[in-house]
Amino acid sequence: MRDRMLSLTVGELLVEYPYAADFFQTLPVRAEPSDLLANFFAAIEDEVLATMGMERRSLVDQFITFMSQMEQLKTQDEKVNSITIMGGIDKDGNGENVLLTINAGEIICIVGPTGSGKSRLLADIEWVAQRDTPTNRKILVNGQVPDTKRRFSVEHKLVAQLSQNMNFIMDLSVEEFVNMHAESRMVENIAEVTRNIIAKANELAGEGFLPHTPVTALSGGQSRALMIADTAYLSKSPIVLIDEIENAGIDRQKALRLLVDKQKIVLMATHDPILALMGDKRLVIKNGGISQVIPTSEQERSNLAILEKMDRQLAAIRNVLRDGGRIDLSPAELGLVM
Ligand SMILES: Nc1ncnc2c1ncn2[C@@H]1O[C@H](COP(=O)(O)OP(=O)(O)OP(=O)(O)O)[C@@H](O)[C@H]1O
Repeated sequence: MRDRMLSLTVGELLVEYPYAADFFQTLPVRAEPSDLLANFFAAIEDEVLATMGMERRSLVDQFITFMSQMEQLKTQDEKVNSITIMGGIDKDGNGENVLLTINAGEIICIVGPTGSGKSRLLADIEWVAQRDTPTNRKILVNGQVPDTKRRFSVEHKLVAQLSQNMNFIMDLSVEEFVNMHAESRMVENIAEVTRNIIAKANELAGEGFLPHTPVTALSGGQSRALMIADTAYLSKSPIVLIDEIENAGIDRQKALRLLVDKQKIVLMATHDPILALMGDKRLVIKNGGISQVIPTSEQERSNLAILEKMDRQLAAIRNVLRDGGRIDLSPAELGLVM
């Protein structure tokens, strides 16, 4: 951003970013529209800088910070209320006949056999496909094609991907890691946000961890929980794509609720029946195309409660076996639902 800004003229800058005028108004020197920004800053006399109590370098830094904060505010204003998937073609070229709008705060699950195209659909959304991927799908944001700046901006990503695992390469404590992340997101109340994220991650993770636990010492479930809490609180991306939350001992229902509470659009590809039924709707993918859009029914939701009970029983048995125990009891004695 810095190099690009400094290579513009003041006139070009003001056309593209009209709010930059506010910055120039605070300076005791006049900027001419034809001045190249780099030259304008270089030409400010030392005495003028002295009266401002500032070094040249930090004046330029202040300018860049001002611009990036304004850009960030601007993008936040353009809230994403919905995305729309306009159908393309399946692997045989047959039309999908789908027009689906997903609103903020909704969870959509993506189900289908291995290799059917679930990850491809997530990738189309991440790319905000415009009939330029193998599926020929088109994705709209708030009912419109997003402008190129929004589509390809790295700083203001529309989409956060929760990938399968989080590989920590630095040996920081959990608190240092979250703090660093909060700082880079320019949040104001860093200490409070950090405390919240760690508390939430602890709620989601089966076994707790402390702020001073090194991130490299977290278990799979704990690091997953930390990543979800971090995405919920710190990611400005309004759309969260999840390629399977593995059953690594985290409270998946709470995790999804946390993301949805933050008014994010959540799309999750999964092979897990419990996760598949947690969504408001599920998309069934067959041969590369969306073949059905099924809203989760009341009956399915009440069946979900039973599936969750079964899941807890299975988890209990898993723990018994893990601890070297035996389960040679009758199903009734084990308290199993039959
Ligand atoms: N409509 C389509 N047209 C052409 N190729 C497609 C289409 N949909 C998916 N594919 C391709 O099919 C392959 C398998 O798709 P993908 O990896 O998305 O499957 P998946 O359902 O996520 O599988 P898994 O459950 O194993 O993760 C990929 O190479 C993908 O690009």
